[in-house]
Amino acid sequence: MMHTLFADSFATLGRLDNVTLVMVFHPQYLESFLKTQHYLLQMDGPLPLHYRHYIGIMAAARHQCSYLVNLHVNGFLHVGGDPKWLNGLENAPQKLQNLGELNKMLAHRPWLITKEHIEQLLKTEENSWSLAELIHAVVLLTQYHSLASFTFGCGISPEIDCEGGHTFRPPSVSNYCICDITNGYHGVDEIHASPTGSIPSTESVCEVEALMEKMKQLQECRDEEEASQEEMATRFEREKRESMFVCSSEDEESAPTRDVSRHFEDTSYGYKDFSRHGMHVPTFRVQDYSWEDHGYSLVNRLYPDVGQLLDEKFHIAYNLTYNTMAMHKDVDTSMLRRAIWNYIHCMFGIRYDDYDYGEINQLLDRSFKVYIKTVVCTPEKTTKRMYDSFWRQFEHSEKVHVNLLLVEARMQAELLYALRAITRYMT
Ligand SMILES: CC(C)C[C@H](N)C(=O)O
Repeated sequence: MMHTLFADSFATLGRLDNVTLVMVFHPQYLESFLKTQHYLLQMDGPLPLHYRHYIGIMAAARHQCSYLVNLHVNGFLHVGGDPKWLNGLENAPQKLQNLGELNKMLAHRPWLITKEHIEQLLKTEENSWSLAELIHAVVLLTQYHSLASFTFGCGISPEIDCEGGHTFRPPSVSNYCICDITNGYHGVDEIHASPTGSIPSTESVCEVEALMEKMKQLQECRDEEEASQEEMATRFEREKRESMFVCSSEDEESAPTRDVSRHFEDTSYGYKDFSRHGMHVPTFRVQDYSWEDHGYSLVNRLYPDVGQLLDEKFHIAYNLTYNTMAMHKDVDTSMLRRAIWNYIHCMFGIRYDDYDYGEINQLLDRSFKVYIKTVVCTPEKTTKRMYDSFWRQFEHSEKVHVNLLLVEARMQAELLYALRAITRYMT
């Protein structure tokens, strides 16, 4: 399986990129990921090819993800895109510029997207988007925001032909090779100790066993007491509020400004601003609008097959398990994986009525929450220290597995908000 995956990936991209090399820990997921990516970028679809890469660049630039920006700068030039557009969004056609606002909101505050935003894109006299084009764009934007999370979350380093990668750079792309050190994995900004880094190592030895014990306890008392509806709602609101204040000490430093974003976006608009001011995230109830019942069919109607592909990818990520916990075998980890998924949705204000959010606090400790929140909301701030601080006994592949959950939960959350706004516009 691995062999054909590598071969397919190589045939599509002309290379084996570092994302593929990391994802192959989980071949089943990788296959679905590559299929979706191929469909979105190469197959027949509403948007022209160079637009697709350009939208990928716009999305990745929101998180200053030079790794992905570079990849799609190459892709963009390869399909004949105009190099001038790469000097900044203001050099691209008005139609793409109009997408800038949605890009920002989706990346940082998707709950603010309303049907008026959708209307503005669809109803402008000139340069208007068709519904099908808009869906294509929204899927690309969310896919690349999430992939930026994966890139930083796993500490993926620049490709061999980019700065910070290895030796050579083809002259044709050197002007646009705006790759700098893509993330905090190079040791430079690792000097600042975070409070979570000070847990004595003796504690981490039984970390896994302690976690498994908690899972068992929760499983047992689940059957016993059932909390009231109000109590369940309160637990959700509490977790949502608390998630806003989860941040690492490293958060306080301002991130160095990087070339990539200068070209594309004002960096002032980020998740950070809202969390600082403790802005209220409204609650989005999954019974009212869910991927399965609403989002999926809307996407499929306007951009056939893509709903299907995304649905498959979500399912694989959500259900993937090897029944292991570090060195332990035959463990049912569904409770833990569900807590991770729901925690991410909780940060986006998305609530499942039947879920007891009290479980999250039992299962996810602080350093893990810091990591999750950083990777999902401000991926560019992820550091190796954060990566090392959580789940110390777990395998590297399990941390990549965690990233698959983060990536897909984030993508689905963004999609839910965008698609709900589109549905509201249409009805
Ligand atoms: C993310 C991890 C808790 C996944 C676990 N190793 C499993 O196979 O289910």
